[in-house]
Amino acid sequence: MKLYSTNNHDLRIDFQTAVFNSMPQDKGLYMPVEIPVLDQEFLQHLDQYTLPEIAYKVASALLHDDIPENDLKAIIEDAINFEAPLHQLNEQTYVLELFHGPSLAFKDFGARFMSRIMAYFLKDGEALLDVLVATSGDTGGAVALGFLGVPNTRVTILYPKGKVSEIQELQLCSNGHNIRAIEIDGTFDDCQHLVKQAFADDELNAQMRLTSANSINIARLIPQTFYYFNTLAQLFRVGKREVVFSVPSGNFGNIAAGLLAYKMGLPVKQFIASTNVNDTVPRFLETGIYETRPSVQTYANAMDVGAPSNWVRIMALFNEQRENVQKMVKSYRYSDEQTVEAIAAIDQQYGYVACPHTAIAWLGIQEYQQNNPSAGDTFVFLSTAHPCKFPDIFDAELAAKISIPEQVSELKKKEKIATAMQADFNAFKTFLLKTNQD
Ligand SMILES: Cc1ncc(COP(=O)(O)O)c(C=O)c1O
Ligand SMILES: N[C@@H](CCOP(=O)(O)O)C(=O)O
Repeated sequence: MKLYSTNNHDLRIDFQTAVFNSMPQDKGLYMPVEIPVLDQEFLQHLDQYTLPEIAYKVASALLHDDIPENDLKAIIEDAINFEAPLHQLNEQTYVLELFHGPSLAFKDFGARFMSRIMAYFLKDGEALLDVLVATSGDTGGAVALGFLGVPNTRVTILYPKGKVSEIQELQLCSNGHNIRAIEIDGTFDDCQHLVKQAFADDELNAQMRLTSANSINIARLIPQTFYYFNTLAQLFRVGKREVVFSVPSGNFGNIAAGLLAYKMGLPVKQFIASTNVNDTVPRFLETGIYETRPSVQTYANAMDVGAPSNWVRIMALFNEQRENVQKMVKSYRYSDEQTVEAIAAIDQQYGYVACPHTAIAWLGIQEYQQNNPSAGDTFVFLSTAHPCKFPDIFDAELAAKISIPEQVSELKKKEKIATAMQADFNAFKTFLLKTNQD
């Protein structure tokens, strides 16, 4: 696969280079020069394939020139070794549970695939790979588990102090070995900005081999297409075909993957980008003015993003035309109050406990249905994290209904280890250089 930069359409680099560079020097994002459309026979008969089979078919359409067939199959089988089940709530509505991986969030798809791709490309004797990650809650935990013990790698996770849940924090801060965490006195956007500054810094790049495990890295996006195709496979088996997805969105990596899948032939009717009050994208789609704002803290903390990284990719997929995006993507925003009401409503109507991010995706479906009544549609909202990761959001009655997975009980016995830091690039750079010499 050849990739260009969203800031330089003439650039051509290969997949391995894009994975290790993560971001072009011109500060755009890498995108495939050609997006392959999967064959109709496969797309019409998705129901005949398992998740790993679908994942291989999709990945190989993109990466057949970069990774031999058997190696790619092995990477996928090792990385995607958990389910992405659909849970039916009523005749037309399903929740897609993406939290059955080790970190209990959808990030496991991207992080596990990416860590294995990097390990595959790393050669013996190469310089240590320094993986930088900014997290608003879930990416960090998934990346930590994805890279834990991977030889020749060191992961540095930046997270905003006091703005992630206790379980998310322990997932980031209790790993040791090749994983370390920095607690930034600031917001997620500060963390993301520090990481992007590091990639643009000549001195750091001269002394360290830096890469990103955030969704700016194209290797994070590809595996997130798999579950969209797999959802269609599950729905085809029960005779459903007109599908609307609602995606709880923050950095817009998840929905960017869905839209990449759409360009590859995913038979889907509509996407909904559901956000919290960090509403840069819904405002843009309404007004045409793209204005980032400092992120605001909400109950759906992993979506507290004021400057969504992947929006440029979505614009690139639709030839930079807002009108084209608007046809395929509706976008709505919700307050904390609406989120809490939605969690209660989902429980009352269906006996299902949703995390705040998931509840926002459900709200997007309700609004879309009101605006676009249509009898034949099937609605799928993505559940991006296990509700147990956000215990402070639920009242005692709801909390009692959440089953706590084994790994969470184990996590609570562990100790938090993190370096405290101001949101200051010089402090971050000094830390990286100093610890590089230790
Ligand atoms: C639980 C959860 N839901 C939704 C999101 C938003 O996803 P994206 O940043 O890909 O839009 C995140 C963070 O990425 C998350 O952790
Ligand atoms: N919501 C994310 C923020 C980082 O997003 P990424 O998908 O761009 O890595 C999180 O949970 O950390």
